[in-house]
Amino acid sequence: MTAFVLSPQGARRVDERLERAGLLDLAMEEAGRGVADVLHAHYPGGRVLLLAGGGANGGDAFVAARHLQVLGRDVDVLALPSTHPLTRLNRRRWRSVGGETGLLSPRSLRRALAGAGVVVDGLLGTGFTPPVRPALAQWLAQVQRWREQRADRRVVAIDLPSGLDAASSEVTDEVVQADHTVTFMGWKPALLFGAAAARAGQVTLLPLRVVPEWVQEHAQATRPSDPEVAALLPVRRADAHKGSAGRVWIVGGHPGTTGAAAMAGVGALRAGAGLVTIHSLAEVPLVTPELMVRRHPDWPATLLELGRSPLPGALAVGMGLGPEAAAVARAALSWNVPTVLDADALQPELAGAGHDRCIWTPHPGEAARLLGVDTREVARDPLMAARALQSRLGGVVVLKGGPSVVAHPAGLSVSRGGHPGMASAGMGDTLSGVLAALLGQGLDTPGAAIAGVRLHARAGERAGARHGYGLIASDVAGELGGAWADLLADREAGIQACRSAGVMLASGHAGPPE
Ligand SMILES: NC(=O)C1=CN([C@@H]2O[C@H](COP(=O)(O)OP(=O)(O)OC[C@H]3O[C@@H](n4cnc5c(N)ncnc54)[C@H](O)[C@@H]3O)[C@@H](O)[C@H]2O)[C@@H](O)CC1
Repeated sequence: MTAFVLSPQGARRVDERLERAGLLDLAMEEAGRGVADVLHAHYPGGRVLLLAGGGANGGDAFVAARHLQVLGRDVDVLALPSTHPLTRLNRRRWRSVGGETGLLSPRSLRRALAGAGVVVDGLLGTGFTPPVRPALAQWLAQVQRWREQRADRRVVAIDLPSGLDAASSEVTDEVVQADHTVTFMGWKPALLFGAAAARAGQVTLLPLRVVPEWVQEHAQATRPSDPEVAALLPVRRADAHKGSAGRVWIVGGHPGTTGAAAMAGVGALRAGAGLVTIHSLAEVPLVTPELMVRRHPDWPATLLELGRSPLPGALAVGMGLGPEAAAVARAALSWNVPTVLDADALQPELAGAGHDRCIWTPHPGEAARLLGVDTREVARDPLMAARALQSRLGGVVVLKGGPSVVAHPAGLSVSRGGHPGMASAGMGDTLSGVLAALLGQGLDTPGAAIAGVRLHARAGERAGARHGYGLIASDVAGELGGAWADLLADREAGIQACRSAGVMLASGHAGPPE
């Protein structure tokens, strides 16, 4: 199923609606019980110490304590005073089943930690506003030291590790390092990006059965599952031929950087394009004989002329294109065919020159240049950066990263998967080829971006399993066919899931070009 990304503001809105409907108690019960079940399944041994803060995050901890006791676990609870009605109610319920609650203090914490095997961090959730107050910072540091002292000690965070700003990828020293985070309703942005995501450890998302449509309504982004992505991919008829599988041009390559164009070409071929031609300024290495190469020593003049010949189904522009990139990209955009813009073609002066069928593919550094901001600002909130870029550039934006964000006119989508070995040269060039290939096979712009990013990441996972951190872009290209087959195996399940949930990922596949 599609998972959703919920900003802290979105979570608050759902919270308010649940409260108005009298359903918050039910949601907290489900959340706390889910924490207990996940904890018990993953960490079956050791005494459990639950730390309950004053807000609803602490209320979840009291519910979890009750259910852990039912599961036969030895449980201690230390809590801060609370004025939150449901947290107080669940504290009373805990007491009514014989549970005791100590007041959280440096001394009580030291004593309880000495006997604990697992700590449940229910101190701060989405209601936290940075910075952490000094008293709390001191307790969080105590928990950190306890965890670091022995390898078998575990921290399970409720909703998100305490001290983490749910909206940001950045961390401060106070943020608890969790082994596992059980989050509710939707992914908080901090659980997806950068150093913040690394503090969460393994993440289990509990969607909660209480009114999922409110979560969808207030979501900041979607996170489609593999079957749903697979539903976007085209399926060929038995009589398919190279003309019906899409004709792609790769416009890139300058003396010294022709490899970039070659990798994009291979990416396009391996993502199913029927015919791929590289138009380059310099001689492109013959990486595979299936690629056609046309050299334009006097471009951009001959390239402009190219616009008068039969145009391809899609093109990718910019990979290793060099100083002429903006002029060439402008000419290519005037042809008005589905176009991927990458690398040297990602020039601020092209804002406003694009059209609806463009996919712009910046990495955070390029995104920062396009937006006129610091790279750190982009990295802190990739969702906001992708949204801002899409408003500025139009079409669809793929903000590359682990994970990548796709911003399209109807919303934001965050990709799944990938492999850390993909942090290597040429990976983006390969992706550009993949995206152009999918556009050439008739996918609409958002559909090509969402499916292409996942296909590329899946190929990266396959290549990573073989080559680890030593994987190179060509390995990923080599796994694209296998990745496609993996995704297609789930296609029917995805179509059914989209229909029954009424979820539109993107309008998807318009059918192969005739
Ligand atoms: N959104 C929903 O509908 C649901 C939310 N649930 C839980 O509710 C949580 C949010 O609850 P709340 O909004 O009550 O907020 P939290 O419980 O996350 O935090 C509020 C508490 O943190 C303290 N606090 C805030 N900033 C601080 C700082 N800088 N230093 C020290 N203390 C600080 C406040 O004084 C207050 O006691 C979620 O994270 C989740 O765990 C669950 O019960 C399931 C349903």
